[in-house]
Amino acid sequence: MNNTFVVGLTGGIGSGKSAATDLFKTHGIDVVDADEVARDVVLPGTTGLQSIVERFGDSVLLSDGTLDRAQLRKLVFTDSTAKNWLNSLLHPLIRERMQQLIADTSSAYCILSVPLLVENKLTTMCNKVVVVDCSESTQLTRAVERDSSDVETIKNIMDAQATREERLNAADYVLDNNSSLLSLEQQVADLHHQLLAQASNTPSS
Ligand SMILES: CC(C)(COP(=O)(O)OP(=O)(O)OC[C@H]1O[C@@H](n2cnc3c(N)ncnc32)[C@H](O)[C@@H]1O)[C@@H](O)C(=O)NCCC(=O)NCCS
Ligand SMILES: Nc1ncnc2c1ncn2[C@@H]1O[C@H](COP(=O)(O)OP(=O)(O)OP(=O)(O)O)[C@@H](O)[C@H]1O
Repeated sequence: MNNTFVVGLTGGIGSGKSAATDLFKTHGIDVVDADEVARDVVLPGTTGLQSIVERFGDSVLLSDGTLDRAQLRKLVFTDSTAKNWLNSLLHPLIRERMQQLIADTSSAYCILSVPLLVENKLTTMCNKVVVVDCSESTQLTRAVERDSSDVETIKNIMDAQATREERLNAADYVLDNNSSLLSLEQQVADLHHQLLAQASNTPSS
């Protein structure tokens, strides 16, 4: 039986999920990150990578045999059939691996960071849901800068995700990441204490 108190954390591309989870880690909290899991399930030798190569051909591989993620990003976010195919291949694999990793955590609660938490109804895996929120224009600016990506690609990814409103409707707590990283740090410290209290007040099942 798994008694871990799971705090789902989500937000759109570039909203600041990684910035927030890095801060939770400084409080000793274990983090299970769907983006990291998504990388693990397509490492060389996995059935995940094999299926992707069968579908898209060798052009999605780099010369060292690893997945060319930039190439696949371009492919799937300009073709919704390809994106849906990739999602149905990877999401069950990602979900299964996340469940194993949650069971291995040992902190007072764990953070489950998933960009598509609301879209894929993974809120059912969580005791509480935290949304990292900022304006869409800030998301766009930060994501373009971080990924050295073009505006069009990031807009396509944002269009493939839930709206800001849909995510906020699922939130028990909101981290406002419109301003400085210092402000985020203070909000995370405050929320951490609230979540510690919540986790210790929740009876084990
Ligand atoms: C298409 C891929 C190879 C591009 O890789 P890349 O390294 O460029 O991006 P990365 O994985 O770091 O994702 C960056 C961000 O894009 C967004 N994103 C990624 N996949 C998706 C998706 N299928 N739908 C909507 N948004 C997505 C998320 O906000 C994510 O944080 C990769 O994103 C992928 O394998 N996506 C499918 C798996 C998935 O849904 N991952 C999201 C976590 S469940
Ligand atoms: N409050 C902030 N002020 C300035 N820059 C920030 C702030 N929060 C995050 N950033 C920067 O914005 C970029 C996006 O943040 P981050 O990578 O944490 O987003 P994310 O939600 O994890 O994105 P993705 O969905 O793509 O994984 C990063 O370069 C990060 O350093």
